[in-house]
Amino acid sequence: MTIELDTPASTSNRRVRAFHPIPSPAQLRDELPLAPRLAAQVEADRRAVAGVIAGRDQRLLVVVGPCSVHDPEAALDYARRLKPIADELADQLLIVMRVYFEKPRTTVGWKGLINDPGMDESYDVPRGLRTARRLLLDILEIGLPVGCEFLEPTSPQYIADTVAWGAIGARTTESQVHRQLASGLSMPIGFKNATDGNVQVAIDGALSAAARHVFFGTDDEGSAAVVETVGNDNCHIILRGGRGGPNFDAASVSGAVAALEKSGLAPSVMVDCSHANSGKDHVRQAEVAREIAARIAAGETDISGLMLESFLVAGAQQPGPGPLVYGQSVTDKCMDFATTDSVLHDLAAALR
Ligand SMILES: O=C[C@H](O)[C@H](O)COP(=O)(O)O
Ligand SMILES: C=C(OP(=O)(O)O)C(=O)O
Repeated sequence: MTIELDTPASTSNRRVRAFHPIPSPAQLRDELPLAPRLAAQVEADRRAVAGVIAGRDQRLLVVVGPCSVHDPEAALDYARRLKPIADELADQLLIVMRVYFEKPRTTVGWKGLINDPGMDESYDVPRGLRTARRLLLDILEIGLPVGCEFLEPTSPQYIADTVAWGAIGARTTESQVHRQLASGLSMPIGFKNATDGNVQVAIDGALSAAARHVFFGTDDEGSAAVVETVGNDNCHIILRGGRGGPNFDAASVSGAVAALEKSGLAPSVMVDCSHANSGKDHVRQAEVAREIAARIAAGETDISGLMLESFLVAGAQQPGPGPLVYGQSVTDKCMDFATTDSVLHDLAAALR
């Protein structure tokens, strides 16, 4: 039951309008269980991702998919098209589908399908959580590993059992809350460099996440709890460019590798071809990916992963409840599927 607050005599909650109940993580997982067969698949995919990050597996990890999911049908359609390519190129590329439900905003804006699944400011979070979890299970059934950004400290408990790879974004990479969260997450985690281009904060994030932490959180039943973690030693950094410009050039990548080695971390660098590395221009994004393919073909070995923002239709449109173009991003501009297919083939050829 929603608790509406109207307690002018109290000094607390003066700026809180209401508390809306949501199911507990355990309730949602019971309602939409992860079958043992799919759990084994998730574990195997996590091990494979960890192998690339640790350098035991020479393939390129490629996290590819929409900037954000707003229409589960279109996301499933995308997954069905991506799966045969992932199988075909599996000797060179470890393809993880980007399935992002939580969007960090520079100021304000649509915060993703979990927060507002109707894109109409109705904020039906229980529906958002159910829709997200259902979609993740459906994508696992297709046979693809999934990758998510974790933005809220509580939301991962509802979906993380299905996730093979996770990200902490540029706006939260320096946040202790997110580093603590990563220290307890069960999958490898990539930390983005900050929006100003600072890479050290991502390295610090990976170092912090590798340690044991004790912090405030919630348990599986949704009750407040002190959480104690063991630390996550499968973390890496993601170069996404910054306000000063791109940072996917060979000098920036080798500088990041050297800084990781100095910190005692695996020299594992993923390059995000989107965001400040392409000026959020989807046409440029494909060029960035192809430039990196050419460098790999020429013998550069410092890059262990790539991130691509891609959907069925090129570009982006405004989010909202109204009629939308099917398969087009409602956040950052994405490459279309044909371009994605061709970029993935170029990357695999470069690895060969
Ligand atoms: O990846 C998505 C966006 O770049 C990120 O959420 C920030 O978006 P905004 O600057 O439009 O708020
Ligand atoms: C928000 C994202 O990126 P960044 O944190 O690099 O801005 C993203 O990858 O969706």
